[in-house]
This record gives sequence, C-alpha cells and structure tokens, in this order.
Amino acid sequence: MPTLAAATRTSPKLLGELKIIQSASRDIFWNLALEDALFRRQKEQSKLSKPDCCLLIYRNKPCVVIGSFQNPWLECGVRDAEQQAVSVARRFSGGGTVYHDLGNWNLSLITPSAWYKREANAEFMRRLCERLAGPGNQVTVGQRFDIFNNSYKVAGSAAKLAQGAAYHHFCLLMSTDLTRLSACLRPSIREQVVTNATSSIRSPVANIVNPSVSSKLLLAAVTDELAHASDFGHPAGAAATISVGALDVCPENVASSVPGVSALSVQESADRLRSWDWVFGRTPKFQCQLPSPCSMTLTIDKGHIADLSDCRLRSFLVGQPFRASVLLPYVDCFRQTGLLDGAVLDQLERFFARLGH
Ligand SMILES: Nc1ncnc2c1ncn2[C@@H]1O[C@H](COP(=O)(O)OP(=O)(O)OP(=O)(O)O)[C@@H](O)[C@H]1O
Repeated sequence: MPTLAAATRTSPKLLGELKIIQSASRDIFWNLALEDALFRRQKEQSKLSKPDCCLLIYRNKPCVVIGSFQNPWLECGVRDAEQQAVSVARRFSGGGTVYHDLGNWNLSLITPSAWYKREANAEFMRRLCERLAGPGNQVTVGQRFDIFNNSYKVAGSAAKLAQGAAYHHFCLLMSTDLTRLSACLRPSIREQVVTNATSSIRSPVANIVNPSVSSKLLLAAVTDELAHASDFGHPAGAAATISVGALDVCPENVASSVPGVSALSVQESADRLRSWDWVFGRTPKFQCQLPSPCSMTLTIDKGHIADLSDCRLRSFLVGQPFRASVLLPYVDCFRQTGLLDGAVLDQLERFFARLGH
C-alpha cells in the first residue's frame, strides 16, 4: 500500500492560470532573455500551492540558433551569416542548430517541473501542426519530439529542466525562406575536427502552411488546442483558466505587462547572450587539423587558441581569440616578415577569414 507521503507526491496540484504571452520583439537575444526570465519566475512560483504557467510565443529576424553545448563554427557559416546580417545566438537549452526568420514561430511552454511532460507537449504541437497543415497530411512526432509533416521536419524541439521549473520550446516552420535556411547551416570549418560538442541531426525540412497564416489565426489555433489539452493528457488541461496574458510585449512595456519580470534583468541577460564571449567563447574545447601545406593542429578552448602544433607560430597565436579580426592581421605580419611560405599563408588566411569577426 502506498504511504501517505508517496501518495501526496504523485497526486499533482492543480495549476493556476495558463497565460499566453506574445513578444513583439524580433530580437533573438531579447526573446531568449525574456524566456529565461519567465523560466526563473516559474522557479520562484514553484513554492506556491497553485502556480501559474505560461506559453511564450515569439518570432525573430533572421538568425541561427545553436544549442547550449554546440560549436558555432561547425554548425553555421559564421562569416556568411555576418555578411547577410544573420545573427548567431547560443540558447540556454541543449539540442541542435536551427534557423529562424519571421516565417518561423517559436512556442515555449514554461511550466513547473512537476508538470513537464515531453510527450504531451509534443502531442500538443502535433495537433496544432495537423490543424495548420489541413486534411490529407500526415503529421507525426519524431523520436526526439520534433514534428514531421509527410516525413519533412516542420518543428524542432528542445528543453531545459531545473529544480522547480521547466520549459520545452518548439520552432515551427510556417513560411521560412528554406533556401536561406540551408545556406546558413553550412559549416565555417570544413577541416577535420575532434570535439565532443553536440552535433545537429540534419533533416529535410518544409514549411507547414502557405504564408497567409496571421499571428491572430495562430493565436486562435493555439488557444483552442490548449482548451482541449485535457483530452490528450496535457498539463495545461489542469489549468484553472487559459487566457491571453500579454500581447506585444517589448522592452518598453515588459515590466508593466508581465508581473514578476524586471526589464533591467531581461536587458542585462540579452546583452550577455549577444556577447562574443557567450556565443563563441562557450564553445566546448576542440581540435582542428589543417591539411597540407599548413599541416598543423590547432586546439581551441573557451574560444581562444590554446595550442598550436607549429612552433614558429605558437608564441604569436596562442592565447588569441579565434576570430578573423584578431588573426588576419597576424597573417599580414607573417607575410611581411617572410616567416612562412606563401601557400601556407594563403591557406591560413582563407581559414581564419571563415571564422567571422
Ligand atoms: N526552424 C526550424 N524548424 C525546424 N527544423 C529546423 C529549423 N531550422 C533547421 N531545422 C532542421 O533541424 C536540424 C537540426 O535539428 P536538431 O534535432 O539537431 O535540433 P533541434 O533540437 O530540433 O533544434 P531545436 O532544439 O531548436 O528545436 C537542422 O539541421 C535542420 O535540418
């Protein structure tokens, strides 16, 4: 027979409200910071007997978003992204690299950790996608809780789980520029690399609907699916009410429209997410092997050159950030001093140029 303590642990508390929050910002860094602030607020709320939870909806200007434990140079063309004004962001959650633009919608379910159910969240997304795709389409949940429409990936998913709170976010391809998506996901470093960073699982992708779906229609479909959430065992089914908490949230109104979230802390967190130290400096240590005529091995740790097999260059380059703006002037210098032969310098120049500023 279960003890009283065990019974109390397994019978979940009712949720308070499930609030839908929609961001008006199109800045990936600010939106990731807002998501993180809502997650931290959720952790605080976990002490309450009836915590609220929320669904954050946001879109971004063109950007590549890598997972927390990934290597940006292996996942995207950093220099090409820079040249096309595509931001590169590192999110807090794990998983692989995705491309966002205004045709890609992000839905993030932020709940108490006790309510976190990957399968039910994915089923919520599957039903939403099925509704958007219309009849005659086969919408399924993949092994890693991604969503496929007729075998094409239409939504990716990643999660972050901590004591007290969790979020599970989905990026949904509605009318994204798919040519640009695949162009942006071409690696900067194509040389041989040794790393234990997470690799993306590349899949053929498609948009789910024609470009005419408005945010109003999406919001209506989301609200309706959440209202039926108890039918398929989603935690939202236990929410006392489902309501639109705040629309058009932006840096100017976040403090007044989203209680418990400070505009300053969102801004500080956005600035940190935007920094080179966060996006590139947090790359897991890796080794890169440059073939002949260079024939050298570089070790990169915390975004800086930690070691170099060519002893002529070691004293100049070890300790330098792994970025074109710092390394290319050295190549110019080496050219002037005749330290290395021309073919080696040309190869180094091409390699460093691909790293981005
Ligand atoms: N906006 C997008 N939506 C869905 N799939 C995408 C998108 N952008 C790229 N993809 C595809 O998803 C692949 C990465 O998938 P992977 O499973 O590694 O990451 P993910 O965990 O789904 O990403 P996320 O965690 O952001 O959802 C890319 O190589 C590409 O094929």
